[in-house]
Amino acid sequence: MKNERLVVHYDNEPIYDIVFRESYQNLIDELKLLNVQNKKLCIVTDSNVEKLYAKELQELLKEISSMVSVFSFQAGEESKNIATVQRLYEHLILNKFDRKDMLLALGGGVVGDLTGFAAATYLRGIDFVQLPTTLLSQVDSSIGGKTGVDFECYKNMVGAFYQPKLVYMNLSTLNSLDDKQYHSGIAEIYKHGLIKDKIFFEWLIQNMNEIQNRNIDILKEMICHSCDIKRVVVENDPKEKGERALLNLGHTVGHSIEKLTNFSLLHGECVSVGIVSAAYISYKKGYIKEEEFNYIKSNLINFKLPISIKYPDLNSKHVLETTKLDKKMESGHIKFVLLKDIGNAFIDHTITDKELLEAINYVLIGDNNE
Ligand SMILES: NC(=O)c1ccc[n+]([C@@H]2O[C@H](COP(=O)([O-])OP(=O)(O)OC[C@H]3O[C@@H](n4cnc5c(N)ncnc54)[C@H](O)[C@@H]3O)[C@@H](O)[C@H]2O)c1
Ligand SMILES: O=C(O)C(=O)C[C@@H](O)[C@H](O)[C@H](O)COP(=O)(O)O
Ligand SMILES: [Zn+2]
Repeated sequence: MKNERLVVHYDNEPIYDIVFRESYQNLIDELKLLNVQNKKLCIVTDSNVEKLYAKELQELLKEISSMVSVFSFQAGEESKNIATVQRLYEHLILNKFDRKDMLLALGGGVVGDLTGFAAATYLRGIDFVQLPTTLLSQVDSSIGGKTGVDFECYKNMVGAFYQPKLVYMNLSTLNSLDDKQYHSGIAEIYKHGLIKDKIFFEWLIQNMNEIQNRNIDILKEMICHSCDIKRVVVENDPKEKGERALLNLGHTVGHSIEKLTNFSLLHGECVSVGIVSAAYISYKKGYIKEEEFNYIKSNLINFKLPISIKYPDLNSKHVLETTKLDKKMESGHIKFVLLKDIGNAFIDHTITDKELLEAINYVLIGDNNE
């Protein structure tokens, strides 16, 4: 691995480190650098990750704090809501957490987004660190400070930009991750290549077998490179005033599908279908060639990701309407990410309902459409 660490800067100031390791051995030293000794620490995690890693972490943290508690909630996107945040606030109040104390988000993107939001809002802000344990959270959600929860299944409707003090990933946690979750993470990596880095995109395809077999050296290279693509984008535009919206490739349609299927598909799977809809419009509008469109689709399939969806009662008009209730609207126009080329995305404000409907129809299988 070329780097064991990346540093995220805002306004040329280093804000937090992203550390890549294969155990939690160095975590205590990293936390000491943040002066957490004798602060109260709360490990926030979900029911699956708690069983796997919370005990080990809690034992380790006793070296620097005598007050380490665990707050755990039912695993799954269904828990990413304000009710779970409220229970976390209650836990913090009962355990007398003050503004100098710290939360540690141990888990996937659900844990990270929710913990970050609680940290941003509890006592108007306490420190938190990200300890991502899924591929998706390691390459994407732990970086950049987008925190939040869903509201009545509308994705990430309530949230804050709030930066962690540290992102520490123990890559060995991926050993317990199942293939479906692993492939979901690949979708965001694929997205990073598509929007910013054609060479990396080709590298992913060339190394597909090693990636599928989770060859550790390839995995490290892939994770580190993907984090670096996201790092550059969020440094340039921390609060999504411009370029950062490129990270939303595939999310316009993706988020609607996620909501309308009641979270029965994984986030990365919905992003994959959403990428196909965006690539379809890019092709139809003459930006990418048909061969490129097919290449994008066939490699999603090779990475075991869906390129279309069949779901009872899901129709394209409904997906379109839901899309307009997401956060992608600007003065009545949908902000849509398209591809000029593989590795070169741009933000378009001119997509018509007709074009979007056609793209949604393209990815919906079945006879639910009028
Ligand atoms: N903030 C951002 O920038 C950003 C970026 C991308 C996605 N997201 C959000 O992230 C969420 C998706 O994250 P996710 O894919 O990590 O889902 P997740 O957090 O639900 O984790 C997926 C599943 O894997 C389990 N798990 C976690 N780590 C494990 C491990 N090491 N071994 C075995 N099982 C493990 C979890 O318990 C869960 O059941 C969505 O809510 C999405 O909106 C946020
Ligand atoms: O970090 C970002 O910016 C992203 O858009 C990354 C996405 O992969 C992620 O799913 C994000 O949560 C979507 O943000 P939203 O603002 O569209 O909800
Ligand atoms: Zn995403």
